[in-house]
Amino acid sequence: MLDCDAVIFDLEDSVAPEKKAEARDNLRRFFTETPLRGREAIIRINALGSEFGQEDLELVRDLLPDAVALPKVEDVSSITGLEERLAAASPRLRIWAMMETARGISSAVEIARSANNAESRLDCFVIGLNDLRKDTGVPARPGRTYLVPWMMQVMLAARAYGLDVVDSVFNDFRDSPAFEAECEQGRDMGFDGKMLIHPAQIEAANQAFGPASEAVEEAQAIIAAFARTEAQNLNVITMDGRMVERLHLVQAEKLVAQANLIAERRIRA
Ligand SMILES: CC(C)(COP(=O)(O)OP(=O)(O)OC[C@H]1O[C@@H](n2cnc3c(N)ncnc32)[C@H](O)[C@@H]1OP(=O)(O)O)[C@@H](O)C(=O)NCCC(=O)NCCSC(=O)C[C@H](O)C(=O)O
Ligand SMILES: [Mg+2]
Repeated sequence: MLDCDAVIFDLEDSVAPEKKAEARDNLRRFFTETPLRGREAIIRINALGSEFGQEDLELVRDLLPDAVALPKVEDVSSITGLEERLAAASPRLRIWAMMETARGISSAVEIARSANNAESRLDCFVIGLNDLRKDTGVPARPGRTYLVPWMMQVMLAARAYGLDVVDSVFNDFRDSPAFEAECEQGRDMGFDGKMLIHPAQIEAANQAFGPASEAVEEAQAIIAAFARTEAQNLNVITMDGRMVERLHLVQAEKLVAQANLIAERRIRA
């Protein structure tokens, strides 16, 4: 099985209109026959207002993936509208919002804030640069110079309200050096991961976004240092000549938890 953390099953833009019904049938069969072994399953549906939205939603209600990805989210009402239609579904079913239009990105803070509501299913933002470039006319260029400010706007909104945030796909899947550079950039911008379109992209993405073994070792050392009796009532300690605060302990615990999750998934292959 592919070494990825999640699998997004697309019913939207990668499926031609005349193939939508067949795609739903394939998905129904896949969900009954194929265990994903620790990978999250996400179904990307068509817009609820489109001619395909209702049937996609029925499929989601039947298959109960980990999350439903809603494309081209532009305002809070599209999230709350989806939540209303999922009211009877298990609360474990989450929503991933694709942020990929000028209006959506302009409203990122408001949309993210809706996750504050205890009933909210919103969990994650995913950037969609293909649609954003189409919507704004900003061309694809190495470095994504003029797109970065909008991406950071989405990043900050996500972090302000505790959402995960995933970087956009990279289309030129044979250009490994450019893909690696974009993964590094996405990681340095604070993204949690990257949406991929081809198996050839998995390893480089894991390399960039997965916890490096040295970082995990350092995190474990921080956890061990704060666990010592003499550190129990300290907010700041010294480690190898460096100041380490309790906020670093929180980061270290998160990193180790992430590494454990990936290791468990790999054991299940
Ligand atoms: C990008 C592709 C069109 C390339 O197709 P192709 O050249 O035919 O791929 P390969 O023949 O090299 O495939 C090699 C093997 O890998 C498997 N494969 C290919 N893609 C995937 C995939 N996404 N997930 C799992 N496995 C995949 C093939 O079956 C081959 O396997 P095998 O036969 O065993 O060798 C094509 O890869 C593709 O269609 N990718 C998915 C595109 C997609 O997901 N689009 C939707 C997301 S894009 C998006 O969200 C944009 C966003 O909305 C935005 O606005 O930016
Ligand atoms: Mg898109």
